[in-house]
Amino acid sequence: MIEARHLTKNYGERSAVDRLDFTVKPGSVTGFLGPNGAGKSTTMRMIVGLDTPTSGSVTVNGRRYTRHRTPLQEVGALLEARSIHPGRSAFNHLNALALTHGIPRTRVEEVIDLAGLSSVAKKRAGAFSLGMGQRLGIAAALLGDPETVMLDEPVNGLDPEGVLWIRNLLTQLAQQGRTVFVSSHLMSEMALVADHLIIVGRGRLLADTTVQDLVREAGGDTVRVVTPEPARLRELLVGPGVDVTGQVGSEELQAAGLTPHEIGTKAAEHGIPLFELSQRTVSLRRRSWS
Ligand SMILES: Nc1ncnc2c1ncn2[C@@H]1O[C@H](COP(=O)(O)OP(=O)(O)OP(=O)(O)O)[C@@H](O)[C@H]1O
Repeated sequence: MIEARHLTKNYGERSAVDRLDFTVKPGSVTGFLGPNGAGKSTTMRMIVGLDTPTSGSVTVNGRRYTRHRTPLQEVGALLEARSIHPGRSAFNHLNALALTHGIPRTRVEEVIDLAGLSSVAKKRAGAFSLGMGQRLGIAAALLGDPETVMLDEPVNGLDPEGVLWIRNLLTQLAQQGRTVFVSSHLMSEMALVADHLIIVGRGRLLADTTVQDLVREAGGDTVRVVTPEPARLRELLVGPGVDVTGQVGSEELQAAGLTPHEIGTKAAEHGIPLFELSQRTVSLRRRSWS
């Protein structure tokens, strides 16, 4: 569980994070979404104590990160994938981390396998592609078998296979009951992996919602109906919780609050012909700030 309360970070006059309040709960994937410069990385750095809030606070499992005795076992974070000694092999990098945190060597081997790095584990990390470096960063984040996993733009630089791997991994981690917090500037990516969304812009909280609710609010789940008798059908359909709109002179109606099945049945009961009856769901897939 991550809890931010009035979390604020100013750099001089500029507010990178502005009074953010949010809670990231265990058992689901929470997407942290916003355009470049919205304050996502700064927020994540404050979560793991790499930056100090100007005001407000953020805790992980009820305590500030730096107050945890075994922070690596509490929160696994991928912030800057390239922060690896280039001359060290992937195995040695992970093993050094493990040795300094009381983590057994068997766990190093486990995460190398889990991150798909077995064939390159002995190679210098400096020669890794961006995608391999990203996998190594994720292996390091998972090393302590942490309850909370936080990844900053993890799909950056990954090939399609890697992207798919990340999606499955995030879902699995959430299914295991962990808190999964993952940032992206791509709505399309978040729509595929996140259950919950925290959306920020210019350091401020814009929305704290589920993907489902966001789609609904964006006008999703309406039904398009085409009939030669739109006025009569509209009168039959409208009621509490049902909204039917259409333009004068047009045979087309947009109905919200009813299923195509309910509309079709009502039309049939009153002998109203239908030329088209289709569910329209708004997709978030095309939205991005990139
Ligand atoms: N150390 C710093 N000194 C001054 N300004 C900073 C510093 N770090 C971040 N900023 C500024 O704070 C704002 C938020 O940056 P941040 O990196 O947190 O955003 P972001 O949402 O993670 O975007 P990106 O995906 O581009 O990293 C930006 O305007 C950035 O220029």
